[in-house]
Amino acid sequence: MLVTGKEILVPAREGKYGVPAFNTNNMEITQAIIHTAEKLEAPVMVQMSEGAIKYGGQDLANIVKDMAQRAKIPVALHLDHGSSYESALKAIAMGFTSVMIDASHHDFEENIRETKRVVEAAHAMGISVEAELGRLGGIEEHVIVDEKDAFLTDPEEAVQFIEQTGTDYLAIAIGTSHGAYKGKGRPFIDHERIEKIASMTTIPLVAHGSSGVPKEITDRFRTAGGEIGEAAGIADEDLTRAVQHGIAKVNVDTDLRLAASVGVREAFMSNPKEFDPRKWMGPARDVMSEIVAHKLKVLGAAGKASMQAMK
Ligand SMILES: O=C(CO)COP(=O)(O)O
Ligand SMILES: O=C[C@H](O)COP(=O)(O)O
Ligand SMILES: [Zn+2]
Ligand SMILES: [Zn+2]
Repeated sequence: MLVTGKEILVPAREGKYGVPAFNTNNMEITQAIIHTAEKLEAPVMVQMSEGAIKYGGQDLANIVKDMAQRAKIPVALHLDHGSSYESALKAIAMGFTSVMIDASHHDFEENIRETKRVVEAAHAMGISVEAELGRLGGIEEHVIVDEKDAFLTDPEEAVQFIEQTGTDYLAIAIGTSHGAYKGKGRPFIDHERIEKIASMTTIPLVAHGSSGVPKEITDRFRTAGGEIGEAAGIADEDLTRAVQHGIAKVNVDTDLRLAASVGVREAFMSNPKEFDPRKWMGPARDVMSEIVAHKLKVLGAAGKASMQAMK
């Protein structure tokens, strides 16, 4: 069933488990996410970036919505890193049930103003909102943050921000970063910061940049002819600990990108004569499904769908 983000994330924060939010860009990615979550009886979030909207538009949004409506688990369709009020409203008009307004690159007051506008409009239509406070290292689609300029979320500011904006969940900067090369020269996750922020707030907290970049996948990528440098991601233990302390939404894109590329590369390597798209998109979907299953188990979302549906 298609539900709002709040319906999925509030029980997750209360129940101390995490729900992964996977980025999608096509049918096979969406199937890997939703069908695997169904198999494991887990709630799940499917998110589209503004880039995904540019790429797949209403066609892709409809694929997600239709698959979600027919699924026996709660699924939310979420806008990832919405860059403006207009972008958030456009996503709502397209049928999204959850939107992110990422005004974290503005100063504190401007972030509050922009977030509040989106919250008021979205809530009037029954749609949930994610906002972001603090800055992640690495590359975001709309802003390149130098590692030294990245700053972690201040707990007191988080409390003020939540009170003043009414956001439903909040992305906090806790040491993770987007992409396949995470956490150079410092510990990945500031667990004490998560605990502090969680102890002062009640809404679900969101971790961006949470791909694991598993060695097994990067090894397979290289063996199949891919080139990748010293890639690193967030350890499973860090995620398990983070969700016990208040992180309820865990964003994952890079792992599915790597998995899809491994599936395609291996398929072409083992059969260079192949040109039936199903013979290389299918394997990509299979490798992505393994990643989705792993994350659902690590975060404790597996088996939680029925409890959510009863609420
Ligand atoms: O945060 C993300 C999307 O918003 C994705 O993070 P990764 O690059 O770690 O997959
Ligand atoms: O955080 C960003 C996501 O990984 C989406 O990336 P994208 O803008 O290339 O679709
Ligand atoms: Zn951001
Ligand atoms: Zn992100």
